[in-house]
Amino acid sequence: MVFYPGGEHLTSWRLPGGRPADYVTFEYYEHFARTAERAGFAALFYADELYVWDRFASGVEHVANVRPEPFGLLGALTRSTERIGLVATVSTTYNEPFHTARQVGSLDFLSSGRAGWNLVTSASDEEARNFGLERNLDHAARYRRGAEFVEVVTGLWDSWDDGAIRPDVASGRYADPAGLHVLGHEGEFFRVRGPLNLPRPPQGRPVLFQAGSSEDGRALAGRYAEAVFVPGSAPLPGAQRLYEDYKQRAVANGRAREHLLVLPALSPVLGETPARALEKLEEIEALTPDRLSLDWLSHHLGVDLSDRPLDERFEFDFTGGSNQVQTVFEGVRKLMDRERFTLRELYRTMLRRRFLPGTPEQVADWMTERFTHGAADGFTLAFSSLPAGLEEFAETVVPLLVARGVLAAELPAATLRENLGLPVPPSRYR
Ligand SMILES: Cc1cc2nc3c(=O)[nH]c(=O)nc-3n(C[C@H](O)[C@H](O)[C@H](O)COP(=O)(O)O)c2cc1C
Repeated sequence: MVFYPGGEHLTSWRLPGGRPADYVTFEYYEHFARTAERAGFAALFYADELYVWDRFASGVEHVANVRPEPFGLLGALTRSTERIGLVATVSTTYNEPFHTARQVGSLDFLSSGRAGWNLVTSASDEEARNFGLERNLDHAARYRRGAEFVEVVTGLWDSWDDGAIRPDVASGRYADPAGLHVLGHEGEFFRVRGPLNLPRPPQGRPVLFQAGSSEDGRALAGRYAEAVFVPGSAPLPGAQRLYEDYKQRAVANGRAREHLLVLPALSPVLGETPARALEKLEEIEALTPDRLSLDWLSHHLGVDLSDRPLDERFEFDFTGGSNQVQTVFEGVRKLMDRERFTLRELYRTMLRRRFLPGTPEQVADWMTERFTHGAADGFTLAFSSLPAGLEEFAETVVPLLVARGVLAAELPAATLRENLGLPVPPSRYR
């Protein structure tokens, strides 16, 4: 389950039952984590970015921009939960791998093997400006840095052989020097000697999640990721092709196809009838000012569109490409290749297509079909409203999935790796 504090829609925080004043209180998150664990979710993935969305005034005025940083929060949640995986978002562009190896490795110890990290490359210039740069690294460089980052982090986790640290009070021998490995990494972006001041984590390596469907993003996933978040809105044949593409990339990198899990994003909007579900989605949309939706599209296309007419046919020159989230940029391009849109129709379509309105049965059918027809190994649930969307899903859709035998009634008390069916990777020095 993915969560932005207020929910998946730009203005989900305005929905009835929302608690926008509580986004920095621990109890708010503890309630989600416990509800998700009871419902049998394998992991709670905490989304994060390193900036306030203030390129446009509407972003500051209308978007819930505040949240705690992941490691303090997930560390505290290790005490409130027992089985659910805890996945922290880490920007490989604006972190150092030594810090990340310690943070994620420590979370793995504190949670007894439930840690994961979501590798993001950070897509906004606003983030660059918080770290001494005027502009973000270009897309390809971000992904090269991401790949090198993974090599360094996993290398640092292998610093100590299992069993090398075995304190013997009588002899005064704390560790066996033969079991220590100094990484000595020198690459394009990092020089890291190592070793890490932490033993090898309980899972060997905490589970690596990743999102990003650009060519560079898929290449990185095929090489390193163990679970990948992919857009979920494509019709079944497209979703199957995407699924197979990731599996083939894993195989091309000498990995087993089952060791890269493909988890399409799903944002259900549930109603007792299909009409009621659609009405609920429209209620959410009605809470989003047009200006904010327009600024959202401007952000993703990298051009301020505020002086363009909203209700005339919209034309856009895509040849300049994007240094932002390419998945969204390409999504707009493909949509406009197929159909004509006004600007208003375009942002409405883009913002709507990530949501699946339906009855609990329809949503369970959709999930079951994808799961059993080679399009998903699981799902990344991003709820349109919180906490209500999660509670409603747990009460209505989860029992249907359990009854159909596609979801276990309870999460076994095990590591995140075991719950996801992933093997423990051997140390690179073995
Ligand atoms: C389900 C999902 C969750 C994501 N969560 C985050 C996040 O928490 N922080 C972030 O900076 N980017 C997040 N992203 C964005 C991706 O990490 C990535 O930067 C983006 O998809 C752009 O990659 P691309 O240019 O390869 O398409 C998320 C993407 C998806 C699909």
